[in-house]
Amino acid sequence: MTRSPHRPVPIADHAVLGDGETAALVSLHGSVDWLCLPRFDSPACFAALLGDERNGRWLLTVPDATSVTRRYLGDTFTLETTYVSPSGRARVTDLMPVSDGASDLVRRVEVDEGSVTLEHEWIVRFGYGKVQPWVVRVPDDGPDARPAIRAIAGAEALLLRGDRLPPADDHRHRETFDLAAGEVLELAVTWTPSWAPVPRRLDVDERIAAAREHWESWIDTCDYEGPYREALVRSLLTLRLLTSTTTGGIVAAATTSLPEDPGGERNWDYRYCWLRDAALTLEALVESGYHEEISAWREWLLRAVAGDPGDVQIMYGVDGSRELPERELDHLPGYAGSRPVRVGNAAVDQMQNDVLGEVMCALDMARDAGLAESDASWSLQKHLVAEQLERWRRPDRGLWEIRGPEQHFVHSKIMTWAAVDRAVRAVEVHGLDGPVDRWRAARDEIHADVLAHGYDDELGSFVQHYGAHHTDAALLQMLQVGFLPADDPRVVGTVHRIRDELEGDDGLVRRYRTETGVDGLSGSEHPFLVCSFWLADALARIGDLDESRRLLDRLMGVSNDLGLLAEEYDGETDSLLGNFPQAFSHLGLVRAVHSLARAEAAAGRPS
Ligand SMILES: OC[C@H]1O[C@H](O[C@H]2O[C@H](CO)[C@@H](O)[C@H](O)[C@H]2O)[C@H](O)[C@@H](O)[C@@H]1O
Repeated sequence: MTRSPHRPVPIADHAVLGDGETAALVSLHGSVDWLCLPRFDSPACFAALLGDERNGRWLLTVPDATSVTRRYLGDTFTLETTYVSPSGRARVTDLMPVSDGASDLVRRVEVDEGSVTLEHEWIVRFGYGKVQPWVVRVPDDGPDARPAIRAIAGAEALLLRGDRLPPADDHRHRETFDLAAGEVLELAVTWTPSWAPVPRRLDVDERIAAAREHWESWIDTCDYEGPYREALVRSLLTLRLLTSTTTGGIVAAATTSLPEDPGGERNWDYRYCWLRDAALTLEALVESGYHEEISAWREWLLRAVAGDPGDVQIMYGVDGSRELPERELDHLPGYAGSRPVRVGNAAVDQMQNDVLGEVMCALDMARDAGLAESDASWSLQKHLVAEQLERWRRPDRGLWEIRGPEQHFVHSKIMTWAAVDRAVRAVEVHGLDGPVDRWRAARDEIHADVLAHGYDDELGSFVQHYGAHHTDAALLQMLQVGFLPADDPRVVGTVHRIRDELEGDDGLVRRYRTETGVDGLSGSEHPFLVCSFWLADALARIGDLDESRRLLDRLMGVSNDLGLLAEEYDGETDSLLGNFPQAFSHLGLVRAVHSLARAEAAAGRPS
């Protein structure tokens, strides 16, 4: 099926809902355009985001609205959208109830003034928008025995219940009708395996109250008081939303194939657990007062990487599964025509030598926060360090997962240094056992190697890879891991060089210069938000507090009206790009806010 790309809804116009196992994207005009059930990495049953309504969506809107505003109710993911039309005003409340083993999405319309015209359309297409299900009216349970609509295909079924159900119309269900002040319409969909019995009905009020209790009691643990608190809280909530309650796995984002370069090929599937992204997420959580999360993730990690340390992957499925073969979905035209649409991720087989550094730093932070090592967890870390010492001299694909030839990435070597440094620290500070003399010697050797081959005197900066004459924003992480003191001229020079080389007119930072061809991909990309947050973090650490604050102020203006961030931002069109919402961007925000607050407090500046 070849289709010309339609004008897509801006990525930033979407809100996210979540139940602790998966997430839905709802557009400003009330269309559920993306929903994978029952897990983040399951196939989507509404995939209009990467195509159009023919790929499935659930629309509930006021078509003649003259104004649409929305907010989350308090610190939750319960979305309230208010529509004002010439004839009245209505509120739509959307939420995914906290998972109790089932997967539901609930919508309620309340008319506050006059009457409104509502458009309701339910188009289910299983298998990422491809499979048209068999749709039938079935008798529901309960005393009033109202009917429900059941869409069924292969292994999956979706049930729509409600006060009023739309009639079938050309392989969709839709109707337009009026609702008057005081009237309420409640709708719910529930996913089940197709062989399972018809699921229980939901009490919508109870579910809204339970969601509020769930999210607000979780955010109560946040102990940060200071500048940018509201943005930090929404970022923490988003990181929690991207974490599976059942498995402890943390996904990099809720979507696949939202483009970094609209119309281009840089479209990837992020609905998996990268050890790197997850470890950095945990650091952000621990820094904000969350300690239990790291214990659940450590258990996930132990299960996922169990086996031969040589077989450790850089990413896994939500449940720790290893097979994530990358394939292209030819039936989807892609967001704004950005093809291919990919599911699975070939980066799973790459060697990326930075990953253990991120994992060891997060586990080190957890130990400092009081999480005791079990025999299994420390023994695993020792084996992983031993494996890393076998491979650190080899070139790799680096944290940006390049698809061009492997390189000796300086960031990967620095993170290897950090991995060994944290192992030494575990012995010296926490009294754990290990070959500490060997580790100390290896740590010194890696440090010397990086200084000898990774620093360019002429540039006054560390470089992207051995032999390169350009830099890379990933190097900013050297301040977070303490590779050199923050006031070392080589560090300060690198921060300034990255700013000069990678900052655009929009004041935000790219990962690296794509024109070097290092990534082996065509096209270009836009500022990468985590890199911009890393620069704000680094500026705070080297004492440029005003510049750090200016950059953070700028970055706060980039999030959407609900405080959500995608992976990248295009200043020319003022649009968020890439997968959404993305953990990397949100964890970058949390860490940068903490860094600046710490630096300002140390400098005796009032917040
Ligand atoms: O840019 C090419 C690569 O882009 C993706 O990787 C990026 O996202 C990952 C998840 O957030 C992150 O860990 C990585 O550092 C980023 O570069 C994509 O997943 C890769 O397959 C692709 O090669």
